[in-house]
Amino acid sequence: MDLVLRNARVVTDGDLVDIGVRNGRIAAMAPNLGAAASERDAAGRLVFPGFVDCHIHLDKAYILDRCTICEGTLAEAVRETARAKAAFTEEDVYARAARLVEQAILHGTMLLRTFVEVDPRAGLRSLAAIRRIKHDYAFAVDIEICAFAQEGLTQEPETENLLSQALAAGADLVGGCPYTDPDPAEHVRRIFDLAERFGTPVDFHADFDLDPEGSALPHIIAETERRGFGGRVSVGHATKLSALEPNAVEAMARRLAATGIAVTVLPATDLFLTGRDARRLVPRGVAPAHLLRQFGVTATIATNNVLNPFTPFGDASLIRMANLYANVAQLARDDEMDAVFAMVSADAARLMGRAYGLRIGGPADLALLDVASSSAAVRQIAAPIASWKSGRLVMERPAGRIFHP
Ligand SMILES: O=c1cc[nH]c(=O)[nH]1
Repeated sequence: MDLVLRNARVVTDGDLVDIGVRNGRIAAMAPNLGAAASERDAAGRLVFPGFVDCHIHLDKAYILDRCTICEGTLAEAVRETARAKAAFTEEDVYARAARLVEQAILHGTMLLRTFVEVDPRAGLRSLAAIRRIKHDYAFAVDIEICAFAQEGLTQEPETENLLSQALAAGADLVGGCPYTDPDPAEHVRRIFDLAERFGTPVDFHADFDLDPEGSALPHIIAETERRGFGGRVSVGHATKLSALEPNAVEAMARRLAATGIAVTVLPATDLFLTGRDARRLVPRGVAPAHLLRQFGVTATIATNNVLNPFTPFGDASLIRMANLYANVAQLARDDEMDAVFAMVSADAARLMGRAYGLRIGGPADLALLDVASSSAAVRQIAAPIASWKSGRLVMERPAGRIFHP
């Protein structure tokens, strides 16, 4: 064996096993494996295949110092970012994205989907930078690129042309944003047209407000059904779901599950940008992912934005996002924490159509958390302490130390 990770806990309350790695793949999972070239004692800690961030904007991270936040609204965030974006260069995007990808790696993320804005202000510059990032960081993280129409489409025909160039140049999927388009239904149709033409999945930013009326989801559901796209469609934010009566949430959850549409909640952004008109009893504006999951929806939690007008916080830590969600959703039981852990790992991989799990013959993508269970990880924001991609150590975080007198 090239590597043996000893005394790993791969299932909460399960027996400890040694994980043997050969040629980048898991070769054995059993107690008391023989000696290997490299060894590490997990000492009963949780080992899993790494976090999955299925919704993160690398291209516009770390631009707080270029923007002014007065309102803290979605409209202001789109406006301020559009202004800053016009001055983005490829090198600037590369440097900021690299900084954020390195944060994600340090937090145990091994697979991510990033939205890259493609429009007359950004041209294809951000895309070029993120394609280089995807290549340069493949040693540690698989990156999927979603060419994204943040500022609408029907009112700006050049965006459609740029999206199709981005898809021809190797973007992995296409993303729409019906609420910034004067014709949301037509926006949805055109994004699906591009996805059909290039044979890619679609991912929409949808329903970013707390008015229960006017949802884009019925359009997205109808197009998904008409084109047989089930299992290849996801929507992010969907904050309107947090404003629906429980029976309406259940009805929508059943429709989304039956159609094969996944939902990603972005707690940091959804909390920051919604409910701005409330002077007291401020609503949370976070869609109830755990309830959607109970009705069979693939429901996930992700980072979204870091240090920009959409989210002036952040560090790409998915376990911190999971904890934030569990806290805001008022969850308490171990099974609820386990579900939340799945939303930043196995369920997010399912949203991306990727296989996930530790199995003999599978890739040796392994992350070691400083706890013995996924529920404890969510409760305590457990720090990832090391990770291996294809059996190669890519990250290690030393434990903090206290020096007693
Ligand atoms: O439209 C949106 C909403 C949240 N975050 C984004 O990046 N874009």
